[in-house]
Amino acid sequence: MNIALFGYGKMGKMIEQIALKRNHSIVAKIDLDATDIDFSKIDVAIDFSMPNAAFGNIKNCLEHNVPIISGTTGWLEDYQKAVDLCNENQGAFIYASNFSLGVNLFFELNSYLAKMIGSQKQYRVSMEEIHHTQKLDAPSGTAITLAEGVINETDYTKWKLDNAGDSEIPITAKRIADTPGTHTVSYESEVDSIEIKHTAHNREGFALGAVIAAEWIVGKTGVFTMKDVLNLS
Ligand SMILES: NC(=O)C1=CN([C@@H]2O[C@H](COP(=O)(O)OP(=O)(O)OC[C@H]3O[C@@H](n4cnc5c(N)ncnc54)[C@H](OP(=O)(O)O)[C@@H]3O)[C@@H](O)[C@H]2O)C=CC1
Ligand SMILES: O=C(O)C1=N[C@H](C(=O)O)C[C@H](O)C1
Repeated sequence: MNIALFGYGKMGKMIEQIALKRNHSIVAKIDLDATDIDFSKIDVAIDFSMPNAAFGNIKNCLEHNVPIISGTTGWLEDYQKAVDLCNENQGAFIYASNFSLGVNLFFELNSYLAKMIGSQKQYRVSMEEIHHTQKLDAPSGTAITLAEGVINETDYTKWKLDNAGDSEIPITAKRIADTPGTHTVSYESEVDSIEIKHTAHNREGFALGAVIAAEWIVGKTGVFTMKDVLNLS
């Protein structure tokens, strides 16, 4: 497969290594708002760029009939526009806040736990995410997906960074050098605590998931999620 990388930073470089090992070719590495891209050579694009660049990259690919996988976080105010563009152009698009298999299993576990605890009002939920110091957005996209998972199963209505009201899920974002991504969901009652935690040891899981999603989407039409790719529930 001929892959174009939108964003050639920490993730773009890791995706390149994994894609080459899986016998794909990298036909473009795009780090800025490029205007001279030859879309005719690209089978699929993978965007791990920046919050202010992701939507433009997705739009550009969809308008040139190139399927696009985006892992960039912090741009979701434009997500619905991307969905509409994909449908108008009969294109193919996946956004995931986290492409690793482990985190996608963790999302399922989080929803299951929230569903069980939903009726047990003695527990208060909170979340913590820890990432490296270069991260631009907070809370992480993964923490937002986890919070949405809890909101879907309980009476919580919103998430909030730090201090939250009664119906809000408090998320603490910490930045510590060289931390690829750690997420903890905690439930506290007067008598006990329940915690689930996912720790990424490096970026390989994210990158492999993105390449698997790219392999999966070629030839398909529509807006998909990692649940579709991994055949989860
Ligand atoms: N969904 C997931 O599984 C994961 C998501 N992420 C997310 O992916 C994104 C990238 O992460 P990471 O690789 O660590 O970040 P980096 O900062 O290392 O890389 C981002 C790259 O994007 C480039 N860039 C800037 N503007 C544009 C543009 N208009 N078009 C294309 N590229 C551009 C930057 O170039 P320059 O430096 O020259 O500005 C840089 O090389 C983040 O939003 C992060 O949260 C990260 C890991 C996993
Ligand atoms: O910026 C990162 O590094 C990561 N970003 C994603 C997020 O915001 O959830 C995924 C992963 O945790 C690494």
